[in-house]
Amino acid sequence: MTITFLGAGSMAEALISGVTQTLYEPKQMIVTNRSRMERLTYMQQTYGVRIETNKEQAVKEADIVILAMKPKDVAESLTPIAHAFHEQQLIISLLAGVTTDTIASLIGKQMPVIRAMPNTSAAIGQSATALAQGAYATDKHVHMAKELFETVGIVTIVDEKHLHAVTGLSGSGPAYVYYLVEAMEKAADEIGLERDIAKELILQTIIGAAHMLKATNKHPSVLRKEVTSPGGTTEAGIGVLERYRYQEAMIACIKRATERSKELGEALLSSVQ
Ligand SMILES: NC(=O)C1=CN([C@@H]2O[C@H](COP(=O)(O)OP(=O)(O)OC[C@H]3O[C@@H](n4cnc5c(N)ncnc54)[C@H](OP(=O)(O)O)[C@@H]3O)[C@@H](O)[C@H]2O)C=CC1
Ligand SMILES: O=C(O)[C@@H]1CCC=N1
Repeated sequence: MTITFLGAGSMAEALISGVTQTLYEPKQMIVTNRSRMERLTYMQQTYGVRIETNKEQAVKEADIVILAMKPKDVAESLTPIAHAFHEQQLIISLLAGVTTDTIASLIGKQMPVIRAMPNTSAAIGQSATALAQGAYATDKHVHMAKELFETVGIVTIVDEKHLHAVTGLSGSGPAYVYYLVEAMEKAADEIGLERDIAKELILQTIIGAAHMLKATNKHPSVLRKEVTSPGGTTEAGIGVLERYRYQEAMIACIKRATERSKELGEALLSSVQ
């Protein structure tokens, strides 16, 4: 089994880092990108993967081709090498917003395409990934993709129409948590805590809360109430979050990211028509 990555950015790296620690040998991976040779060298030195600057050759050798370029670059990437693909290969696309039909039509063949939306926590085997089956992909292809992504976290299968929502929620999701941590670190600074101590406390608070959600299966509002003593500190703090409409902001954030996923797909369609 040979897996070729077209694109060697942060998502490709997260996936390679996870997959090569589990299911596949680094030598089974071929990594190529647009032009940044130093990035390919880094990938080779860090993960032991094969690198290739001839994209046509990289595709010809593959059983699975993983599309890991930005949505705006996919047409420019696939069109010149479309002839190198054949229908026995499986394409797994990581691209936000881009449909499996668009990918098959860019290649001009009835290619089996699975659309995947992982997140960067794949790097440590903790991705939340959703998969959707394209028109020419069989259950066997879904199984292959599921097996691959299960090496880097949990996998759920959804209808392709839901992938925009998944992208806004869990594809982008880690960034929302990091943004919260950034704010907590700034606050810790302002209230006079030493940076290293604050960092450790914040990290364990996030880990502990995530584990509580999983282990107890209690609704988050119930867990929140358990922290909130009447007239206490949490109530005072949450009162400020409510005044800033924190939950509304979060809901609007996820809706906007979902909408952006749709826009990315539509922008590509109008540029290739
Ligand atoms: N980052 C994330 O958290 C997630 C990203 N995704 C999706 O993954 C994809 C990649 O995102 P990300 O890794 O963040 O992006 P990056 O910008 O980090 O990486 C993009 C990569 O694509 C390469 N590339 C550009 N043009 C071509 C081309 N014509 N042929 C081959 N490779 C090309 C770039 O090469 P070079 O450096 O040489 O220009 C670079 O290696 C996106 O489509 C995104 O929607 C999905 C889930 C989560
Ligand atoms: O920001 C993006 O467009 C990509 C898709 C999901 C996470 N990162």
